[in-house]
Amino acid sequence: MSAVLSVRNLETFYGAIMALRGVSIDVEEGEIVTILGANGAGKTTLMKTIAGLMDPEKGQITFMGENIAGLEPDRVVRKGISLVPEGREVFPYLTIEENLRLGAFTRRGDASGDLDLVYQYFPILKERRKQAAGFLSGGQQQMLAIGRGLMSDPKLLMLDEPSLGLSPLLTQEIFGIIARLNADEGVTMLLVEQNAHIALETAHRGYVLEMGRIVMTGPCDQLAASDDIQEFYLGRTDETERGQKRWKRRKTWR
Ligand SMILES: Nc1ncnc2c1ncn2[C@@H]1O[C@H](COP(=O)(O)OP(=O)(O)OP(=O)(O)O)[C@@H](O)[C@H]1O
Repeated sequence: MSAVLSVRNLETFYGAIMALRGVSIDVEEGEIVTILGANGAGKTTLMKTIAGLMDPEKGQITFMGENIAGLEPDRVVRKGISLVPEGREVFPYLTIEENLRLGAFTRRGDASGDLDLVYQYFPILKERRKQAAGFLSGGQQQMLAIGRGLMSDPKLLMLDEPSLGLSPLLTQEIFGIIARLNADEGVTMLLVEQNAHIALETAHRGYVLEMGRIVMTGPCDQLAASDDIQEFYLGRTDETERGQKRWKRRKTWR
């Protein structure tokens, strides 16, 4: 395996607010890597910085051996990184197929092979391809957003909170498709997800981001077995004097 993406000491600011405080992560070819973290930890900022939507103040982003830090977003897409943003933004007045074709704007040749692949994984999109995207349910819009992300034939697909606002059943369905895209098509993914249960089940490795810093990393089975992860992210509630334990453990977290 080789590192497709290598982020080193990344610092990103919103004005005076330092959202990323020296973040380093790697994504190897064929992996699903997840970033866990509470609200405001900096997960979206990390993805936006990698995608070129925000400029880092410091640090390197190496993708397929090339430094891409600070490149314009369309250049980043052309290099092979596709971001499926939080909130599944689709163009409601365009048809499903038009939405999908927009995802292929960076492709030179014919994108029909990619369209077939998307329809193979999301048959409901094929069935409804002539309808306006605004009529799709929330789960179907998320499928469309992922499908559009695949249309540029990315070497790295970044997914920001795919389960947001979806029922547990739909979340299971979408994560099942994410896992199959990885296992069968070899799509490498960076996954930000608040639902730590499903993220740790689906991904191979993970990082825990807290207040702009990586505080923990490892294979997902190890992370899932850790007391800290169980308590903070998997909602284990069998602790007595929880508040105090939490505070003590925090002191030894790093
Ligand atoms: N537009 C903005 N202007 C100022 N500060 C911002 C802005 N967006 C995010 N921040 C701050 O940057 C930090 C990281 O935010 P970010 O959205 O990356 O976190 P997150 O981990 O993705 O959280 P969430 O799960 O809520 O999306 C937070 O402290 C947040 O308040």
